[in-house]
Amino acid sequence: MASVNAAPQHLNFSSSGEEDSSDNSFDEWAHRSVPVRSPCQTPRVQRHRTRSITVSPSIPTSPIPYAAWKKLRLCDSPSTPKSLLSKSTLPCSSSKPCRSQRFLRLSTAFDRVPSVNVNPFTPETVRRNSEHHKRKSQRSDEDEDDAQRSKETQNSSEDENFFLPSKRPAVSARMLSRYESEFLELSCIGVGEFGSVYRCVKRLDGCMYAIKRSRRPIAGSANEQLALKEVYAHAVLGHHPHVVRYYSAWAEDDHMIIQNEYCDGGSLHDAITEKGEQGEFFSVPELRDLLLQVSMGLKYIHSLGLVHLDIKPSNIFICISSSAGGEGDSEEEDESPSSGVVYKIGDLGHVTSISSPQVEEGDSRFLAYEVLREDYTHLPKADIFALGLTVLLAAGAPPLPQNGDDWHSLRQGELPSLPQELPAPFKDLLKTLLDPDPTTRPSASVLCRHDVLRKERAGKLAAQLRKELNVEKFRTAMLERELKEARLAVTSPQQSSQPGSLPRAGRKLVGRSAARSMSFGFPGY
Ligand SMILES: Nc1ncnc2c1ncn2[C@@H]1O[C@H](COP(=O)(O)OP(=O)(O)OP(=O)(O)O)[C@@H](O)[C@H]1O
Ligand SMILES: [Mg+2]
Repeated sequence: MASVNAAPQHLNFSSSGEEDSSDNSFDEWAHRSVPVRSPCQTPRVQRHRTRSITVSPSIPTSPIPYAAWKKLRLCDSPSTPKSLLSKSTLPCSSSKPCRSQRFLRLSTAFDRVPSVNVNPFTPETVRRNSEHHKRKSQRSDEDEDDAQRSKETQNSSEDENFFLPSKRPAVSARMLSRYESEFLELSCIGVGEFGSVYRCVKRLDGCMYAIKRSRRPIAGSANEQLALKEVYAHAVLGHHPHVVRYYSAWAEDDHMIIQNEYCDGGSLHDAITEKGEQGEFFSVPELRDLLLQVSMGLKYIHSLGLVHLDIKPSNIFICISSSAGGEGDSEEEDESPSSGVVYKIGDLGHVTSISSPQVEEGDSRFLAYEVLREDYTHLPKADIFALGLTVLLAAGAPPLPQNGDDWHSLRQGELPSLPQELPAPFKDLLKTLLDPDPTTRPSASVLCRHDVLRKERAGKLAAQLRKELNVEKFRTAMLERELKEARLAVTSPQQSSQPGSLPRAGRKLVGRSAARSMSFGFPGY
């Protein structure tokens, strides 16, 4: 089996790479509705609440050992703990209203929602506190104990605690969760080996996102490497219509969280299962479209010197909404997909570089034989092999073996039995994708240009050419008729003066209808 030779890497997120959106999140906190909780949701809130963090100006303490805390460096983003802590400990010196002043609005909600912290340094809170203390000191004339407390308070008027609400909430763990403050979780949409994925709406922009959260704590584990790989890969792969779009990533509560584009059609695995339950499978045009689109995504990944290494139906996501196509960046991406859906490669947790691979094998059912033998000289072709098997599953192939004789026979170029007859050229193409010799398998780039996959495009082109040819024929016929009329006019000039007859001498005879002949809105052509 292949080994993991990852160089030691550590989580080090100095910034999430996203603009500050914390202000609005604060506002929403004050008025937040209770999030819809899905059955597969992990008990994050409880976990957060068990934390008891003492505010320190320099080093926030928590049950996470300081070394781990420092390693995670969660805190530099505007909406992550460090900034929140510093906001709660630093008074506003500027005359310009600062964020913590905006936080004021929460003070009215504070009465209703006790879980929201109140910044003790805002003018509003200071005023409220001093009024509170005044009332208390008035009462103190009648109550000896109160008098004593009031005295103590006055004596410590320079102490920052003077400003704190009488029932000072802890630096709530809830406040530490960027996930909870920025997103409203709607449902759990998938659970994989590495993480659970949630459909969330971002409070700030109101858009839907898929948020993947690692299932297990990541610090120091092999999961950390996987998590980092996925984030690194997403960050490098940027925008492509056939690769799931990445927005942000951060570590929280020792779990990696990745904010990705939400694909509203679920995974290809879901689609295959759904069809299978109704005794259906992908049609040949759908299969061609699937192969072409994923090849485009792979071509892009490979062109950046990377390989996916975990291509399979559950890692290909589907977008159904019309805007899903996004911007194209090459000749192939100009066209809208024939099936009306957009396939996107996701789950970049196994991505590695072609030139210096650190191979973490993907699903064994889709593993090319040479990768099993630790021959990494043709890694992009391992993606092609997995893509071939993916398309065969969509075509109705039975579930793939994880090992054994059937596993080996698939790697000797034998196609599994299918419930539908595929056209010979398409079947032959799929065979080449599974060729035991990786060098014989077509590259993603070749697949993108392959005639078998471009057939529909060629069909569209032929239809367009036919239409243009008809228009040209019509124009030629018109010109011939006019020429004939002109000749007639020359031979019998007296007819030209009669109404409805041919043009008078001196009038432009040939080509006078050029303007008209440029317009081709003729019905039937
Ligand atoms: N962006 C997304 N849009 C829609 N659904 C998604 C998205 N990302 C993930 N999912 C769903 O969640 C499932 C698990 O996601 P993903 O494959 O990223 O997790 P994983 O833990 O890395 O999986 P694996 O078991 O393959 O390692 C997917 O199969 C899919 O159903
Ligand atoms: Mg996956």
